[in-house]
Amino acid sequence: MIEAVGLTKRYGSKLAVDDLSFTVKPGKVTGFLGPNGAGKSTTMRMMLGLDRPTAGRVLIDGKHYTELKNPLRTLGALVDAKWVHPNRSAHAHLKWMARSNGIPTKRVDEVLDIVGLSEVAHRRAGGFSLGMSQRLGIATALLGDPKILMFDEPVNGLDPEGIHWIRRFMQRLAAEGRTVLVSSHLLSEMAQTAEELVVVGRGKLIAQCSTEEFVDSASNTSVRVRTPQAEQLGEVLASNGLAVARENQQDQHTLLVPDGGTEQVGELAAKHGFVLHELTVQRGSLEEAFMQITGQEVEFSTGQGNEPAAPAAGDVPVAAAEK
Ligand SMILES: Nc1ncnc2c1ncn2[C@@H]1O[C@H](COP(=O)(O)OP(=O)(O)OP(=O)(O)O)[C@@H](O)[C@H]1O
Repeated sequence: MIEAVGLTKRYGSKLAVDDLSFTVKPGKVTGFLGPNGAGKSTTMRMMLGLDRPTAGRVLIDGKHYTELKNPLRTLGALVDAKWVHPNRSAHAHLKWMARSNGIPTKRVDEVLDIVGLSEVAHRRAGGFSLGMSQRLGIATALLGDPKILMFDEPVNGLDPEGIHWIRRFMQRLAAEGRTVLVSSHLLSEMAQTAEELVVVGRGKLIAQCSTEEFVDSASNTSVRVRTPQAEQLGEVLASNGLAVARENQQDQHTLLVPDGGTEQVGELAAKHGFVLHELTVQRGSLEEAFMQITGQEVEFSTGQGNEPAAPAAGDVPVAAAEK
């Protein structure tokens, strides 16, 4: 378990982390989200004892990082995948890390196997692709078989296969009962990976809840109904007190009912003998919810408002702010 209590970090006049309290529990992947400059990296650095809090504390299984006897056995972290001597092989790098942390070197082959790098174990890490480097970073985090894992932007720059692999892998680690905290800018990826969220803005906690609760609390859910008799159905729904909108001007057959349930819309349609070709719940996305909730919390706005960019099919990086 990771527990932050009143965690605060000031750099001169800049309050990077402001009285942050949250808990990351085992057994689930927890996403750590926030616009640029929200304080995620600073918080993660304090978890790893790389930065000292101005006030408050962050505890790793009840202890400060510097009090852990064998830190790698308690908390494994992927912070910078390229942090490897380029002329060292993956195997040599892991062996050196294992030795300097009192971990038996036989664990090196195990973790190389877990992350799928056994075949390239003796190649220079400097020649690794980004995906391979990420895997090596994850192997390093796993060396001490820690109960707690922390990944800072693990899927940045990876291709879809690499992203899929990391997602499945993090979920597996959580299913084994480990605590898994992961920060990412790729919100639709986070929506698929993280069951729980800790959301920060301007160093403060904005939300700690399940991903589903977060999305439901801030984005619009509506019923989408497609029928060749859209106009007549629309009249029936309206006369039953439901707000009805067309999905778009071109499509004459699809209606959106923001406050309705599928049961109510389906039963009214059946009662009046309308043929339905579709009756679905349309949920908002994590992007929509994130932009709505954190829109006011970006450090430097682009000046174009903080409304979401046009809905995209894939991942949308949170680019509403710049450092
Ligand atoms: N060493 C430092 N000295 C001064 N200010 C800093 C330092 N490190 C971070 N900051 C400032 O603290 C704030 C939080 O930065 P941090 O990097 O933790 O945010 P972040 O949420 O990780 O952002 P990003 O998503 O862009 O990486 C920012 O305003 C940043 O400019």
